[in-house]
Amino acid sequence: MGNIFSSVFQKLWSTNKEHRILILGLDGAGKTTILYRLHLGEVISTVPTIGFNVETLKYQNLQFNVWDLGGQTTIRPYWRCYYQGAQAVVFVVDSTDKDRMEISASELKTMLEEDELSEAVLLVYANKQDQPDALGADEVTKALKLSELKDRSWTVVPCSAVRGEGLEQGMNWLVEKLHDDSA
Ligand SMILES: Nc1nc2c(ncn2[C@@H]2O[C@H](COP(=O)(O)OP(=O)(O)OP(=O)(O)O)[C@@H](O)[C@H]2O)c(=O)[nH]1
Ligand SMILES: [Mg+2]
Repeated sequence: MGNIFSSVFQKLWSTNKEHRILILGLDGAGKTTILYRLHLGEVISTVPTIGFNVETLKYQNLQFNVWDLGGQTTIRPYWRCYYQGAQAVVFVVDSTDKDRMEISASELKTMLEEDELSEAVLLVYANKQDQPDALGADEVTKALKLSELKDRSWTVVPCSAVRGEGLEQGMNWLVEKLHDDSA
């Protein structure tokens, strides 16, 4: 009886609690554009983020506390200050930025080695798919060496933040994973 009660309570609680999500990736990848596209449903004009933006998003019964951190080289060392308690990392790549795919892969690897993110699920947005020279999801998967990941729930979703395409598909995956984790 106690178990039934506690599992029902846990389910109710899990639908009300806030999930801490980090949006990370190199400068210019489209992180801030994605955050505000999800928050406001529109494309805003952005400037490079120095520090962070944070917004609360409600999506399918879940509440997300979403942190969008600046991606410039000098700011990246500060990403780790935000890792504690994060249940998901949304890693954004500019799929046209082939020259920096290796840097992206290395930043991602370093980040995922941190203990504080050992339980976090990983959603990779392969952004800027509206551009003709964008790498597809398979190519981004390969470039980021995602198949080498162990004990990690991850997916790659191609998207265009300016067109609003693919973002919902990524969020649906996150919702499913976070529900599974808190069930
Ligand atoms: N073509 C295209 N451009 C995009 C897309 N998403 C973002 N951009 C553009 O890419 C540029 C950088 O976008 P931001 O959202 O500021 O990038 P960021 O990742 O937040 O960059 P930092 O704050 O410097 O880390 C802007 O000019 C955006 O309009 C997209 O899906 N397609
Ligand atoms: Mg930004």
